[in-house]
Amino acid sequence: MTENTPSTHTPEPRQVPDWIPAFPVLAPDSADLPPHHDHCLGCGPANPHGHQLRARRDAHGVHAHHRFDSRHVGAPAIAHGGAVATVLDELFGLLLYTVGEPAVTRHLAIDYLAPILLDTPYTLRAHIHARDGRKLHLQATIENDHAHVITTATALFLTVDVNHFLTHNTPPHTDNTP
Ligand SMILES: CCCCCCCC(=O)SCCNC(=O)CCNC(=O)[C@H](O)C(C)(C)COP(=O)(O)OP(=O)(O)OC[C@H]1O[C@@H](n2cnc3c(N)ncnc32)[C@H](O)[C@@H]1OP(=O)(O)O
Repeated sequence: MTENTPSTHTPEPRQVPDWIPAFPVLAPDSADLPPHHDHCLGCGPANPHGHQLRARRDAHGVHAHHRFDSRHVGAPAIAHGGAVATVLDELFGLLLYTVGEPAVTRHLAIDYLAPILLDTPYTLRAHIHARDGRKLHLQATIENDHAHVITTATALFLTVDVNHFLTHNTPPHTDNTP
């Protein structure tokens, strides 16, 4: 078939990926939150390149304890700002378990107040600042072990229905070979 020959192939109807039904579950208080799916860059336990973030629901929103490691190095001994952004975006994504509706990042803003060091424990917290229809205004912090806030983040997430994932995505890529 040449490039200009119309395809006679009828695409299979899009199936709802297995991971979608798990997502809108409203997590109970104090619950450890499940990963979005096994290979999610932020929280998937089966992604060797990922952050494997684990978060728990609390009275204000969610929190997590996390260490960046040598995979996330930017300047020597310091976590790359993009890696920090990934983890904060993920924490917001896990905060959605307190909303019970899927949503996606439309805007993410981060203030890096001090370097985040590798192999050092940090506490991350996120909460919903306000909701206006589909617009979720979210806030997060990263604290060091002296409870000093060294990073702050705000995000706008917009709720979407399942068609967002069917329209824009095939099921999650699970081949982690470099
Ligand atoms: C399953 C979850 C996994 C979570 C993983 C972690 C989170 C992620 O990384 S998600 C992946 C990254 N994000 C994406 O891929 C999203 C890409 N963007 C999109 O698909 C679309 O822009 C989408 C769906 C977010 C919104 O599209 P659409 O519905 O057309 O929005 P749009 O009409 O432009 O805006 C909606 C409203 O938000 C407002 N708005 C948009 N941007 C902004 C902004 N930066 N500030 C303030 N308001 C804004 C608009 O003015 C509009 O307001 P109103 O309804 O009052 O008129």
